[in-house]
Amino acid sequence: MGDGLSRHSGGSPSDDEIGREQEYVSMLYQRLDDLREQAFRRLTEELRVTGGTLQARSQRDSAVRMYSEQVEQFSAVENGLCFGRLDTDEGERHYIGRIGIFDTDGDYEPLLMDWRAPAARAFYLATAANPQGIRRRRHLRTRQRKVIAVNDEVLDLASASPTAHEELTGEASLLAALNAGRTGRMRDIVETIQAEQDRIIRADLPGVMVVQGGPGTGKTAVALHRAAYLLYTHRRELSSRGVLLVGPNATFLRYISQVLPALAETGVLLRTQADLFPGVNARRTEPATTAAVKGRPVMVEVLTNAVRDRQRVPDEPLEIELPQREILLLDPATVHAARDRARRSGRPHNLARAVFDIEVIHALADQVAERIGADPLGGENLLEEADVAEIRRELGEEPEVRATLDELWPVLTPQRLLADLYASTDRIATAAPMLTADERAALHRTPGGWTPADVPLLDEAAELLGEDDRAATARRERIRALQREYAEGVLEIARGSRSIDVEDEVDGGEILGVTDLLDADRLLERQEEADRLTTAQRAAADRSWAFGHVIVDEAQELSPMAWRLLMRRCPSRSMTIVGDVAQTGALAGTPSWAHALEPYVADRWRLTELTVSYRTPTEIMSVAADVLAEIDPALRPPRAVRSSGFPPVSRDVPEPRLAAELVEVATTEAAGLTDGRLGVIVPAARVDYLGAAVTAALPEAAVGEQPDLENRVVVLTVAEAKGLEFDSVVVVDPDRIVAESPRGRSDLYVALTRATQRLTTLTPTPPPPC
Ligand SMILES: Nc1ncnc2c1ncn2[C@@H]1O[C@H](COP(=O)(O)OP(=O)(O)OP(=O)(O)O)[C@@H](O)[C@H]1O
Repeated sequence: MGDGLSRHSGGSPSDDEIGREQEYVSMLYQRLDDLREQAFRRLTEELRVTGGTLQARSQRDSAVRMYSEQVEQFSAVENGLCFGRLDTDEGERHYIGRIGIFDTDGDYEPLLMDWRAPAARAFYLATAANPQGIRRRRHLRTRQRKVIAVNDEVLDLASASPTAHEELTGEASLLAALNAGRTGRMRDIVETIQAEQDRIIRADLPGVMVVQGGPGTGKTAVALHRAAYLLYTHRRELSSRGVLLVGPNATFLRYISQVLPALAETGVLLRTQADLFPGVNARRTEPATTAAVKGRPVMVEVLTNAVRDRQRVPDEPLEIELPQREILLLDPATVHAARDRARRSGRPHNLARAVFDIEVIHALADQVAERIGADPLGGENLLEEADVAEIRRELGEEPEVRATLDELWPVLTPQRLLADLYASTDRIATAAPMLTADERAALHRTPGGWTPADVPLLDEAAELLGEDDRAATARRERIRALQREYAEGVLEIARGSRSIDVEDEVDGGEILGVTDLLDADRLLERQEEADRLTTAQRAAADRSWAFGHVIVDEAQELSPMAWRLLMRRCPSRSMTIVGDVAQTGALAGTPSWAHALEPYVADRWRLTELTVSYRTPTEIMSVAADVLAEIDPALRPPRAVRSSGFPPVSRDVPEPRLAAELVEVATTEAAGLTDGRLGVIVPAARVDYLGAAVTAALPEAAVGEQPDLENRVVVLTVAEAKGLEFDSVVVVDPDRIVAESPRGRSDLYVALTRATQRLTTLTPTPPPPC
């Protein structure tokens, strides 16, 4: 605080001034159209050409990828292309926008500077106390292609007039963004990034950085802009290794899904924990207590035991009948020795099977050799070493022998191992003697789908088992499916190009679109020949992919087992970890960052903090602060940046009237929204009942798994509301929310801090029995 920043609105710049800016902005849009058209043209030309050498095809494939990405990017930055201008002390002007545009006709001067370029940084950091050579910062507000307002800040200490929010940059534009109605989709903040956020966004790539901040401090926004910044600044490195962003649930990923494309970045892989094991779609649900058991580090030992349990030694000798009715005997001591040998090899289970096979087959071949090569005169065995080797080879191909080996040391997929473990109380008892009877009972279940907490266990199992041929085949199939999706995407972009008539120029009048000449299968074939995939495609299909950078949002929710998985995905330990330990809801979640990170990086991680809440107004923050103090009196809430002017309302309602009262409140709140959204947050146990009441009265309300946030009214649980926000929020039955989980107070804190404007709390009296 206290930079003494002067905020001249510059008076309000005249209409002439807006007119001059309009001219410039229109020129930029014209350039954008030219660039897009050029990329369309090149894309369609590349797609039409067939044949040629392998190298030519491969080059063409790269070109197709490049031009289709360009077309997408130029379309994505349409809104708010240019949003700022810096006037320097030397009298230069720099326009700042979503991408860089250069004067290719002239001397390649930048017409628009990418917000991530070093020279654009002053737009976010310059203050009157430290103007960084900037005389004036101008915010341009546009609607579609029209300039609708201009806000100036003159960075001049002499005329400084301290305000309540001296630390804010571009206050007018910031407050306009914060007070705008929500749409159910997160917007980017590129026009109004604040200084404390900018420092995190542009922090160095290497190392583990934790971003701790209370609700609404912009952690998610910062994480996404950091991804865009890192891809811009370290393009070469990160475009080959990829960036992974992990969020808490599918609804949240949809909520944030438009931010990176609007920043012209499409290469970041967005995933929930449930999607991090390729080929598994973990949508099954289970009690929070079961997920908590599965998240504990002791599960490594449980899985190790479960694998060892599948490496069997029979109690009695086994008979193996060969085709000529010859019977071989495999005694327990031989199997025991083979198992020891295989275990000592240090290889994962599936790869150690080869060692086991060799040992057993050697012993069986010795038996055969003993019989057929015995010297009737009692001398040495008559068979040569080559004969014995041939016997081993034949035995190795005998179905009966293979069946016995499969039984004693089966090749397993992670799914098989885990499904068999969960399905059998005996297997659980053997693998998990260190768990309590209740914990073991929690693991027991019938097969049929996977839960998010299973995903880190599948990944751990995959490490213990090693990859066999089946896993590699499954990966190839996943890659093919993704390639096909990509091929269709490219053709979709090309279809859009039909309005630009490049086709008839090439064909002398015959109007044939690219998509008439090439279908997704043929494009896919071409791609496969060249074996080219986007980084994100390859990474999505490959469990063992090592990302160049990993960003985790709502990271406080991750269990120790989930951290193990993520650390495997990021051996370079270049990570941005974003969260708030006061909001931890998962029982196996993170009580402290040191606790989560020390096993992997000791104390080599850095903590940064965000201290200002942009979402939650002062009125609501003071209600939430009371709950925060109950969680831990040492915790401080973030400072709210603005007041909404709406004091929160708290009502006691007789339990039998709760649903009716909720409907009334929701109807009134929804009617009061012009273009915003209403969130109704309810205890998990009452979501069906209360959700049905609200949807009966307000049919546009969304409720249920993955509700559509673009609906005007959404009814959801706290777990589903994580990371989201609404203009108005109704929190129903806060006591029950607290009672539903040992982390219930944190859940209530999350619920209370989802509103940008208005908060109503409905408390049933007497409370319903839990
Ligand atoms: N500099 C900014 N300019 C404009 N809006 C901002 C800025 N910083 C944050 N916001 C807005 O504030 C709201 C809260 O941001 P965000 O969701 O990133 O916070 P968070 O810290 O992740 O919250 P939570 O912990 O509750 O999930 C969003 O609407 C975001 O767009």
